[in-house]
Amino acid sequence: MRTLRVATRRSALALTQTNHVVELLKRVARGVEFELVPIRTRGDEIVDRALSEVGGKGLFVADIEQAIATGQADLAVHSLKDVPFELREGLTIGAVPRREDPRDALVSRAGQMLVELPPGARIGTSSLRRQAAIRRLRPDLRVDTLRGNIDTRLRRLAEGQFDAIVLAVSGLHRLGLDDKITEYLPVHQFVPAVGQGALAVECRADDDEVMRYLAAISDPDTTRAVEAERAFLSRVEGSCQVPIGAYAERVGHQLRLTAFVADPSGTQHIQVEQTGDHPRALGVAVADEVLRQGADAWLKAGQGD
Ligand SMILES: NCc1[nH]cc(CCC(=O)O)c1CC(=O)O
Repeated sequence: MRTLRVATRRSALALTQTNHVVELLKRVARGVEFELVPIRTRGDEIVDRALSEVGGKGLFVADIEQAIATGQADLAVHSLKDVPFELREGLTIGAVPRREDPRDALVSRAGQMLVELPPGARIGTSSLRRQAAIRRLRPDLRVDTLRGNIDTRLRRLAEGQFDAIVLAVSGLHRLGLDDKITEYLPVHQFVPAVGQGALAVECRADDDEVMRYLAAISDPDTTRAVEAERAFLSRVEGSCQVPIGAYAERVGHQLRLTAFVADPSGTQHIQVEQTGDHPRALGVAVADEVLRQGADAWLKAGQGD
């Protein structure tokens, strides 16, 4: 009986996500043993600068991909929003399990909602998308850079460096930190990052056994939704320097895609919502509409959250 090796980053979030997927896999791969292979990635080393400045979120993924490609590991679990469009040659996303809550959360020190924060209050986030969403609703607030893992961010809030911070509901939920959340920010105001709340399980494309187990834990609705979101992102080719988000969900038998793009300074934005049957065609149609409305002037190459 085979033992499957699962590459994982060491952060608490990466470990809970990996363990969650291993539990799903144990139900469909009876008798198979799983062994974690902890890996330190370049993305984990950089905590003092915005990822958009240093080469993007792909830094979290590249070193993990190396481990799978060389056979040091057989699979790995990523936050889907960190996974670049182009995977390493020979690797594939074998599973997209059911998505967690895709929304952003406001965590404020004194329990105020976004509308209740006093003018000039300091908000921590390094995501250009979140900065633009804040600016759209509360241009009077001060937004400052905040990076690091979830614990680090919550600590810096508690220490008083910020009045509030914005992070993904899914990360907090996976760490059992839901009680920290002050406000669940609605998706039409904070359009989530492409793939936010979803996981991607990557493996070698020619590993038939692993591919079979992964197919069995994949969620069709989530897979279709992130296909539309990623098709949108790929078509607009948004750069790290441009605020961008897209969120799709099933509505009856169709898919509804909402996309958001702002200019690099986050002062102007375009938001488009369309419904369709085919995920990729929908993503492309929404991208073309966003570009037609003027986003093409803001965009050049990559992505950023
Ligand atoms: N930006 C980093 C990142 N990558 C994945 C998550 C967790 C959210 C998810 O599962 O999509 C986070 C933290 C955050 O955005 O607050």
